[in-house]
Amino acid sequence: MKVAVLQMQVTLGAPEKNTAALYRLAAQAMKARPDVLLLPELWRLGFYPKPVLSYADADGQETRQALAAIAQKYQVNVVGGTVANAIGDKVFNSSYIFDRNGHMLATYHKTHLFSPSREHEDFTAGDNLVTFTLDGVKCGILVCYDIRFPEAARKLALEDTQVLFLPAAWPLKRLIHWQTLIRARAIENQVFVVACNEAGIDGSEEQLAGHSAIIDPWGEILAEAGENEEILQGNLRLPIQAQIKETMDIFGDRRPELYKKTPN
Ligand SMILES: NC(=O)CCC(=O)C(=O)O
Repeated sequence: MKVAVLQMQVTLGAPEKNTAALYRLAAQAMKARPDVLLLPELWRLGFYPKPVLSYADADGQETRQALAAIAQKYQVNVVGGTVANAIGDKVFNSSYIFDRNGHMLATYHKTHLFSPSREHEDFTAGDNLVTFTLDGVKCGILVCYDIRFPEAARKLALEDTQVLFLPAAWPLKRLIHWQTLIRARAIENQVFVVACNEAGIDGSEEQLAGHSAIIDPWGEILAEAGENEEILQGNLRLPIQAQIKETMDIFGDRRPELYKKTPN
């Protein structure tokens, strides 16, 4: 599975400009004929203009149209980052996933909202983790802050996912956390992690970290971006996952009975 990670420099509150940038980057990325395009978190708006409800895409309609058009035009699977998605008076931080024919396969609403930035006051959290299948490969998705919750990644791994996609808008000041957590989640769950961050300064005065990365289930970094806008390409050699699981049977050696709440 060849993946292309679109590490975009996003402009805060400028959906037309950001959508034009997406089309430009997708066209450029497709020259390497990837099987999957991955976009960052809130690529249409940045993280995020307020009041977010007035900027949000109603039912994600415009976003879904753009993503479906790209999937169809290039016959490529699209893991569409996330969008501020207005459903009634609620806003979800939602990811849409499309297959090569432009059919929507799944929707994921970010489940852990970033309380240090008060994201939970402006967005509504999703209540479900989601898996989907791209070209016969079972995949999972988490969004940015979700990666700090190992239980979420573990649940997806226990459902036999091979690839964990992670759109993000992660700041440079916590780069060390980003690099450590995405690598740890790959190693402990023996999955490929494909992580797409934003780059540059999006207008909210926050310097994004970039450093999108593609990591294999042994923790090897197959590709890592710098701090600026960039397209990162990588080839996931999926059969190595089974070899690694055979070498070190983490899932066979688990002791789930120990991980429950201890009775008083
Ligand atoms: N967009 C986010 O969820 C930010 C997460 C973050 O910065 C972190 O340190 O976690």
